[in-house]
Amino acid sequence: MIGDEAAAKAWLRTLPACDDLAIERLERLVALLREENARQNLVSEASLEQVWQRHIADSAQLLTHVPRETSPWLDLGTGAGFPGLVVATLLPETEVRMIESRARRVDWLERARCDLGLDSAVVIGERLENVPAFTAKVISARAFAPLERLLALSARFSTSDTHWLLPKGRSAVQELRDLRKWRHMFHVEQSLTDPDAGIIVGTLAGRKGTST
Ligand SMILES: C[S@@+](CC[C@H](N)C(=O)[O-])C[C@H]1O[C@@H](n2cnc3c(N)ncnc32)[C@H](O)[C@@H]1O
Repeated sequence: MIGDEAAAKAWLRTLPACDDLAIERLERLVALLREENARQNLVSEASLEQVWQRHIADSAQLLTHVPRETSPWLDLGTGAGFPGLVVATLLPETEVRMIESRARRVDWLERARCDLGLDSAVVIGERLENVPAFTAKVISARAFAPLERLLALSARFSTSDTHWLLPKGRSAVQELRDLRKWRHMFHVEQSLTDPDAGIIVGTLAGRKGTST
């Protein structure tokens, strides 16, 4: 279990994708987030005390559940940048498409993306409901919506080859238990950053794509 800031940084170094440039960019992301959080409420002040554990490693752990091919990676409701900006930093060749509807957060995400030089990443400033469908290789969403609604809103971006990674905190097991459709396609993985949290992982096997 990643229990503190030092452990989070040490663990990040064990990821194949985490080279010196990635660490430099993550340090910069943390600095930018601290500055921006003074202007708008992106994350709680308390969580900033443990930003490497609570946000950076918490996002980066999703990479331990992805297939080899990750592009395009769709992150729903990226908000403060998690996990989208962390994924884009660690996988700079992957086209990470971050969907966010609130204008000030869209502006923050775009400024951070440019500052960090994440040229393959894209910020889509729209409500998810208004984004034309495309087929994503990976779909992630942290603290975006209850599972049933999340799947209803975003299944059109998925085929049977799409990997879903849904950090759900303490409600993971219960949300999956309550899911009526597709329940057997998913399972819960233990979070590495919180002993009480889970990540819902799976694919919608048998589902055909809607468009490219
Ligand atoms: C609770 S925040 C989580 C942000 C980030 N994923 C994180 O874990 O720090 C949820 C975000 O989803 C965005 N959001 C909610 N509904 C949305 C929708 N229908 N389309 C796009 N973004 C939406 C909100 O504006 C907000 O920034």
